[in-house]
Amino acid sequence: MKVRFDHVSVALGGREVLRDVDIEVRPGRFLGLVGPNGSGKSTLLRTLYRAVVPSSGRVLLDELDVWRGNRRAVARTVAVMTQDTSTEFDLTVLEVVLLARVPFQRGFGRDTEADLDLAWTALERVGATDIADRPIGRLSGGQRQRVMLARALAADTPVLVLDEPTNHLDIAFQLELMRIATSLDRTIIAALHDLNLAATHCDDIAVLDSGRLVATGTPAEALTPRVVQDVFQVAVDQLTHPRTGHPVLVFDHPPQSRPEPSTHRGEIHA
Ligand SMILES: Nc1ncnc2c1ncn2[C@@H]1O[C@H](COP(=O)(O)OP(=O)(O)OP(=O)(O)O)[C@@H](O)[C@H]1O
Repeated sequence: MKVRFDHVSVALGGREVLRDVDIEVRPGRFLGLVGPNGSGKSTLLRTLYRAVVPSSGRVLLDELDVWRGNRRAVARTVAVMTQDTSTEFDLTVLEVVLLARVPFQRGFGRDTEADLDLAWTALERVGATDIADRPIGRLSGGQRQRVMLARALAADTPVLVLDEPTNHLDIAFQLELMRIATSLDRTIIAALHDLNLAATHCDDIAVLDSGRLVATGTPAEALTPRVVQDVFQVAVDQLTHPRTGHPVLVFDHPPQSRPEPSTHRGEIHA
């Protein structure tokens, strides 16, 4: 399914936080949305899952206008992984994952065998079957993130939204999450802070800066040292990965604020 942000602007608290953002994500592609804190990544994602209404422009899922179609149709099309589990504090992990099936049930429908299959398959995929009976409020941050991924997978929708999905995750599961994401035959949009993780796993990148789209394209086209330097205000060197040959970005303080190198390198003082 194609996702289109068609000249989207958003005003919040009387301030324009997104201005004329125009992005098309082709079916089955994995788009990484990057940009500094406060640049508008989460807000753009929220326009897609009907949490923030654009002040102008449209958000389209193929031909379905997200803000003109009904809420249920959107919920059946877009699954979201966010950090927010505050409303489900007392539910067990399995119950939280099964919430993904609600938009597909009639009235106060019960979970079907198919719903349970999807939930268990998703828990298995993220390595969380052993915690299925635990209350979500008593998990570590990383365990909770796995459950939120499982919930998004159990929705089995053609479009997946991941808002900072690797927060709290150890490096092994960060890579595993990206491997799961790239193996799915779905259109995926993820807000990511780790530029190298985004560059090695995403098909396309969109760079936001102060609510404006400033670069798009393949990782090599969008994440040039020049763009990263301008947008994030850091010094950047581009190296070549010794094994894969992929470009790797290495960051440093901007030249004017770079600290003096330590003269005690390698020493540990007890
Ligand atoms: N409910 C709100 N009311 C007013 N302003 C808001 C609201 N939510 C977000 N903003 C502002 O909108 C801007 C974009 O915020 P957003 O959360 O989309 O950025 P982000 O790129 O996801 O940031 P981060 O990387 O820090 O998560 C910020 O300036 C933020 O302060």
